[in-house]
Amino acid sequence: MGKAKRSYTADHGVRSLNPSSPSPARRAALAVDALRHGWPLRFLNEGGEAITLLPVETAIATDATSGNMLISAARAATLKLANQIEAAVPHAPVLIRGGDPFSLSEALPIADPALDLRHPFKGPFRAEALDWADTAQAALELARIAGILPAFLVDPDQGGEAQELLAGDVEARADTGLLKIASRARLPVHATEEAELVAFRSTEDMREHVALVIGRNEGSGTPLVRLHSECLTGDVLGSLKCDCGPQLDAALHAMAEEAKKGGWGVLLYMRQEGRGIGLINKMRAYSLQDQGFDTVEANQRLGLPDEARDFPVAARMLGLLGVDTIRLMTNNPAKVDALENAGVSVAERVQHQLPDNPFNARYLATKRDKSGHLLK
Ligand SMILES: Nc1nc2c(ncn2[C@@H]2O[C@H](COP(=O)(O)OP(=O)(O)OP(=O)(O)O)[C@@H](O)[C@H]2O)c(=O)[nH]1
Ligand SMILES: [Zn+2]
Repeated sequence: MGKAKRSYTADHGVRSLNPSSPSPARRAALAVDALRHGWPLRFLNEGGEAITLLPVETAIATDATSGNMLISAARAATLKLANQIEAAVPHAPVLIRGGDPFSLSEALPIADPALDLRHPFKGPFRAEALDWADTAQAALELARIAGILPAFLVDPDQGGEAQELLAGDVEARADTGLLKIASRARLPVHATEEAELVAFRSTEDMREHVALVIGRNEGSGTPLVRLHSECLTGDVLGSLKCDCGPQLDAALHAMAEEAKKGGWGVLLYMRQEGRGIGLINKMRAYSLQDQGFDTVEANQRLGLPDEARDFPVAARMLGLLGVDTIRLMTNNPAKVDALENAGVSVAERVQHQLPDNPFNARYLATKRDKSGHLLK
């Protein structure tokens, strides 16, 4: 691998963050917003050096070009550019260079493995040493949070006005203490008339999570809890590719039964689509699954973690509802561990397995064989 030669234009020269710049949390929020809008990010590192990264998927500066692209190790591996050690962490960053500068239209098929069948011939490229790995890792994580492809043009020409931040700002997003109950109202549902919807809001996160509380918490014991992650395809459209819809329905009915017996239940509906990679990246994963990859491989091929959910937020929601001990409906021991690590006591794991169908059998088998789900 050759050493990257970075040239700094006047715009990318040595400088430090403006002292009147917003707080780290605010810079991180503005960065996510910038990625959604297709604006570049300008990372300032401790040495005061700047690196500008333009998101390949959303960029609005259509004339932008760059000699270098930042992609995931997994993507680099499929382009035969990363060695096995790098590809062992599929969402680690890799810097690549082509013969000519990349335009955005050339960069997109390099970024998106779901386009490989339509764009089979790419390259040649070579990987270069990356001496700003923390910055690169932060950029890929922000892309994941923004729900876009983890790929950037590096120090592009004509990339447009950039949003400034530091690599460490990403960690400032982890503060779940800002989540509050915003509103609550009675919500009779199919499963039971005895339900209340509680909506949560955080100034740190645009996603509005909700909890459906079934029955009454009047010292009526440890609640039955289901942590359900949003699945638009399964929950709303009745997709057969996963088990989310039937699991949601069965959980609500189990809680309704519990309430009839004097107990109660809480359904946490977390707006963390696709286990935290977002709807559009999940659709890309589905497209890769149609090419033969399983659910874990598909996420990894996209350069995204196969589990990117934020469980401390769920713990915080339970805390705001006054719940510290639960009986958790899940087949996923990692979910139990994640909630325990976030301070929730899981008194019991309640099996939550629904019948499979020809379309989701492989998905469920992969959960069992690769993700450690306790499925029969
Ligand atoms: N990335 C990705 N996400 C998926 C896929 N299929 C379903 N999902 C998402 O997975 C989430 C549902 O996971 P859960 O039902 O909470 O499942 P779990 O944690 O694996 O285990 P259980 O609690 O046992 O159901 C939802 O956010 C879905 O959108 C897929 O193939 N790829
Ligand atoms: Zn689903």
